[in-house]
Amino acid sequence: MPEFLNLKHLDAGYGRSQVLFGVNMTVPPRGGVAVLGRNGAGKSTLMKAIVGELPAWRGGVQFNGQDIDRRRTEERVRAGIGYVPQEHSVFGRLSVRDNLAVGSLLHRDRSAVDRVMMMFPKLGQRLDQPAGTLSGGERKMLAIARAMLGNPKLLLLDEPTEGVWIGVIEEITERLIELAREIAIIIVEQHLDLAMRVAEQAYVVDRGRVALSGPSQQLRDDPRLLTYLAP
Ligand SMILES: Nc1ncnc2c1ncn2[C@@H]1O[C@H](COP(=O)(O)OP(=O)(O)OP(=O)(O)O)[C@@H](O)[C@H]1O
Repeated sequence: MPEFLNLKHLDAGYGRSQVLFGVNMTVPPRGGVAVLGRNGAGKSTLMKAIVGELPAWRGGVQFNGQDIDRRRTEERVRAGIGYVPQEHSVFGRLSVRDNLAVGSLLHRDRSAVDRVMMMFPKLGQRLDQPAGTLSGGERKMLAIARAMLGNPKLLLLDEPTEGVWIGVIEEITERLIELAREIAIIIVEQHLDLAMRVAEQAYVVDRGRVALSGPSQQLRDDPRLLTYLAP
């Protein structure tokens, strides 16, 4: 499959502290790509660099045939990149309905609201509930639903099952597997099995560098994998 997102020798960090070192990554137009690595390895930083919350210090970000590394986050979102951050991904005081309305106003696509309701019917039963009172799993569903309202062609998910009850993890995983048949997904995930179900390709990040990459099934059997994931 052709390259859809292409990171070339990407360096990024905070202030003077460099976190990502020469990251190369390619993502096809459909399917899942997992980003694995221990705490603090740089996975969230990588997501922020792709969506433009953090400027690249050096290197390039190409998306859908265009150089986007100098573009602002809003422009990258408009170009088709959806982002579900690890934290603070919904407005706690606003109802589920209003959280979704913010998304649909931004993107002016009402049919997309119906589509995300079909994706997560549980949200439809809680439209008037403040998002801050949802369970961890429901909040994650809402965050994914909001990102989907922009009709992204590439969805970045930073630990979509963190703190979520096992039964709901399964529901979210099923939806992500379905989604990955249509669009590209990059998933940062601590649950290895889940990541491997959603993603055919995986990248293992260690101290800001890509330490291993390849087909998920192959990486799963690689004895080096556990050394990079061990705390
Ligand atoms: N806003 C920030 N300012 C300064 N340093 C930061 C900031 N955010 C993250 N870092 C540092 O960057 C490094 C990588 O953090 P990052 O959040 O990307 O790791 P991660 O792999 O996503 O970890 P986790 O699995 O714990 O979420 C860490 O050393 C972290 O302390």
